[in-house]
Amino acid sequence: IQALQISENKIIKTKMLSRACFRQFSASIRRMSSTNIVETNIDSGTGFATVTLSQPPVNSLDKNLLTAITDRFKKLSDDSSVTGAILTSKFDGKVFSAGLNIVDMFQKSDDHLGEFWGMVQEWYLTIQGFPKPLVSAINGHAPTGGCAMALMSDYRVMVEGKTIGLNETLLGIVAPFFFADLMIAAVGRRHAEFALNNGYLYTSDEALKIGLVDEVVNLDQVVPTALKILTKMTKTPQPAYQVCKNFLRKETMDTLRNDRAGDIAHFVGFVQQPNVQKAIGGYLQALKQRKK
Ligand SMILES: CCCC/C=C/CC(=O)SCCNC(=O)CCNC(=O)[C@H](O)C(C)(C)COP(=O)(O)OP(=O)(O)OC[C@H]1O[C@@H](n2cnc3c(N)ncnc32)[C@H](O)[C@@H]1OP(=O)(O)O
Repeated sequence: IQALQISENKIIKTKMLSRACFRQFSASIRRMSSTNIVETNIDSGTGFATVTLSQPPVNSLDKNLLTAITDRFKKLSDDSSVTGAILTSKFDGKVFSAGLNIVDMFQKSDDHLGEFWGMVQEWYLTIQGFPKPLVSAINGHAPTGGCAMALMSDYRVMVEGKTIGLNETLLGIVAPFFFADLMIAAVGRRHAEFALNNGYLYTSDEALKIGLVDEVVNLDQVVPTALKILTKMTKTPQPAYQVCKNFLRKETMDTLRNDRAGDIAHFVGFVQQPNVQKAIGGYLQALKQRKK
């Protein structure tokens, strides 16, 4: 009887232990209720959130993805258990983000364009205003809006052999002032003028040389390197980090905040010009043809 009692106690203890272990394990990585186009995992040990853009095929920023990213970053800002974040893409080795969805700018009504641009503004204001350290793990190409999104983070780790840049002029469109200011802040006015006027798309190594990205590494090192730097960055005490980041970024954000309607009107007026529509249509066609 005694032996039976001992083994029964052992079984109960083992069950309790394994339940505790399971609780501990599942608590260390928390999956936020994510949309499937923006997956988010939070490590409860470090408080680091990994936000993975997962909209096939190339994370082009349409209304759905813009809204999902914006909502996610607003939640992460408000979540006091989150200390910092990494932004990356599910399509590693291929594309970080193909930038704004071109289809949303082609043959659309003024209302559609206005709503789309309002979402672009909100996405920019939210990520650029994210109060905690944010590191981009750029694991694929990052043209146009993809580059802008990476520039909104506080540190950029990029995979070797891909491209990045604000190359809008090559499409016959012009990056908004708040994208241009992101580039100026990272690489200085001279490089930014050259990059934007000529729609220059930098290789990873070229981007490193001008300071557009901070590190270039092998694909399998992109996220670990980003995590390493995030660990260092989160050592800066809060609210010092957020106060400093905010005052350095405030001017351009305020310019936009103070005239969002004017900025939307400017975008709609520009994009609806027949020659701009023709250029966007031609570019879309060329993108499709590339495959053939
Ligand atoms: C005042 C006006 C301000 C406007 C500001 C605009 C800022 C922007 O962000 S404009 C966005 C411009 N984006 C680009 O120029 C990027 C275009 N895409 C690419 O260069 C490539 O797709 C890539 C290098 C990112 C990836 O190449 P990959 O070979 O892997 O994929 P693809 O076969 O080219 O593309 C797959 C699929 O996706 C479609 N697509 C690609 N990019 C976009 C996009 N930005 N918007 C909408 N759709 C896009 C592409 O056409 C293919 O579609 P199909 O499979 O249907 O052929």
